[in-house]
Amino acid sequence: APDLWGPDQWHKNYPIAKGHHQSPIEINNKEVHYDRSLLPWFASYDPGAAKTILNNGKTCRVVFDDSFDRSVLRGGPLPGVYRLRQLHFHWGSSDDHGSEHVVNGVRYAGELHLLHWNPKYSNYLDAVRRTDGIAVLAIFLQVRRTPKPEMKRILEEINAIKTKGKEAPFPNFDPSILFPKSHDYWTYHGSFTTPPCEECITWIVLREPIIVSSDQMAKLRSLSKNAENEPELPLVDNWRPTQPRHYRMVSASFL
Ligand SMILES: COc1ccc(C[C@H]2SC(=S)NC2=O)c(OC)c1
Ligand SMILES: [Zn+2]
Repeated sequence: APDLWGPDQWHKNYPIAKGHHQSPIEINNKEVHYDRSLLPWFASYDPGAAKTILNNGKTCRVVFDDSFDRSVLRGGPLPGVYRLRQLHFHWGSSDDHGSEHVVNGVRYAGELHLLHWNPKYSNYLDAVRRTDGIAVLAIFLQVRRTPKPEMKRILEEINAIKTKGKEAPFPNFDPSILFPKSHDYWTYHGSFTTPPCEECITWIVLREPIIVSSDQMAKLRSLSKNAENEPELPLVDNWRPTQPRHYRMVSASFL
């Protein structure tokens, strides 16, 4: 049956969905340009900024206090500091797919997005209307038998936010504990991967995935997109297919 609200229909309400700077994209080694002028990126996150974890029917999201430069991302391709506002995940209906970006044809089981906004703009909603308004640090989730213990904290909360609209306190959490060893990254200019698909994002996609277990991915898939008193609809496959790269350069911070 035609999905009336699927990614191919978004352009009807959000014409920019057919723009030339859309995300996600395929990242292929042959088309990537090594840029030795790219700086390392740094995250300085305050664990006290973490507030709540929420199921919004589309993903599992952790929100942070972004009322001042409390948890920031800087360096890399960024002109200044960007404030951490929230993190969320994308995943599939099985371990062989679920990421939004695809690297040399490889789909990962999932993708973590840490979303930051440029405080040179008065607020987040102003920033989403600017090409340099948002920075997203994207980290792939790869399934192996030896999962990273740091993912446990988030996944333990899943039982408390099973259905759409459920929210639970999520204090004292520093997302940088999830980061892989290597800070190598690709960067390009793109968009939100869901409506309104604004082309406001400087993407920083890490080359090294974080390791999760199949059970941990199953935990994410145990979330429901329906509200508590509605028929159960599993929250899976909340990823957008890759979009045309057009004339965009994807730069690499590594050779
Ligand atoms: C206009 O405000 C928006 C729009 C869409 C999303 C979610 C998208 S954007 C992304 S990157 N990955 C996603 O799933 C927002 O998330 C903060 C905020
Ligand atoms: Zn996302």
